[in-house]
Amino acid sequence: MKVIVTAPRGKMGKLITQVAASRDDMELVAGIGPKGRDYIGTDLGTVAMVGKELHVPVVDDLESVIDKCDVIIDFSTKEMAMEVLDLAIRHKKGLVCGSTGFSDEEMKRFEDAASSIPMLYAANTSKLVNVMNKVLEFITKTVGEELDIEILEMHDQWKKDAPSGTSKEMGETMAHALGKELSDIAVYGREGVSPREPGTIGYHSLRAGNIPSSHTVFFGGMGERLEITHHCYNWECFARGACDCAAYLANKDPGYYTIKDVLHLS
Ligand SMILES: NC(=O)C1=CN([C@@H]2O[C@H](COP(=O)(O)OP(=O)(O)OC[C@H]3O[C@@H](n4cnc5c(N)ncnc54)[C@H](OP(=O)(O)O)[C@@H]3O)[C@@H](O)[C@H]2O)C=CC1
Ligand SMILES: O=C(O)C1=N[C@H](C(=O)O)C[C@H](O)C1
Repeated sequence: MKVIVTAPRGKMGKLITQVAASRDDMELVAGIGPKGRDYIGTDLGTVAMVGKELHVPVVDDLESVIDKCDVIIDFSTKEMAMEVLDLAIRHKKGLVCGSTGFSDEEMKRFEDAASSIPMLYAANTSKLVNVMNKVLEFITKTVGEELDIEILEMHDQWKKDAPSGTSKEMGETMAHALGKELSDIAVYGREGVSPREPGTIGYHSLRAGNIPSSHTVFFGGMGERLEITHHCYNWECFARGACDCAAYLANKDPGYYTIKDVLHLS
C-alpha cells in the first residue's frame, strides 16, 4: 500500500511516519507540509526523525503527488483536513482522517465523501479507547438512567480544540445508549450551574504541560460512583492505530468506515 502522510513535523504526523516506515505492508511516497516551512523539499525520513532517509520528499502541494498513493493519512489541522478531503475525492484516493475539532457540517462532508472514496474517520485510533467506548455503552444501557454522567478529558497545553474529539464520541455513544442526542443533553462546564440538571452529560476539559491524552467518565450514584479511565503514556498507540486504519482501507470500495470496523467492535 502506497501512503502519503500529512504534517510530518507534527506530534502525530511524525509518529505515524515512523510507524508506517517500519511496516512491511506500507510504502511511504510523500509527506505534505505547509507552504513556507524550511523543511519543504527535504527528505521525509529526516523531517519525521525516522532515523534514516526514506528517499521521498516532503512537498507543500498534495495535488502534485497524490496520484502516487493509495491512501492518505491526515492528522494535521481541521483547515488542512478539508483541503485534503477535497483532493482525495477529486483523485479517488482512500483517506484516514484523525484530526478533531470539526463542526457538524464538516463531519457531514466526511460522510458524504463515502459515496466516492473509502473514507475512515476516527477521533481516536487507540485500541483501548475504542474498547472503552463499548464498556461505556454497556454501562449506560444498563444503569445510565439512574446515574449522573460527567466526562473529564486532559490534554497538553498545545491542543487546539476542546472538548476533545474522543470525549465527543464517548458522549455520543452514551447519549445514543440513553435513546437521546448528545446535542440535547450535553452541558459544557458546570460552574455556576446548581443544582445539577438530571439526564445531562457534563463536559470538563483540562489543559496543562505536556499531559498526554486522558479520558475519565464518572458515573455518579448515591453512596457510590464508577469511574472508567483511559490514560495514554505517549501518542504511539494512536500512530499504530492510524496505520492499522490505513491498512484496513486496502482494496476497499467507497464507503464510510470507522475504527470499530478495523477492530471488529461494531
Ligand atoms: N485520532 C487520534 O487518535 C488522534 C488525533 N489527534 C488529532 O490530530 C491533530 C493533530 O494533532 P498534533 O499532531 O498533536 O498537532 P501538532 O500541532 O503537533 O501538528 C499539526 C501539524 O500540522 C501541520 N500543518 C498545519 N497546516 C498544514 C498544512 N496546510 N499542510 C500540511 N501540514 C500542515 C503543522 O506543520 P508545522 O509543524 O510545520 O507547523 C504541524 O506539524 C489534532 O486535530 C489532534 O486532535 C491527535 C492525537 C490522536
Ligand atoms: O490532541 C491530542 O493529543 C488528541 N486528540 C484526540 C482528541 O481530540 O480526542 C485524540 C486523543 O485524545 C489525543
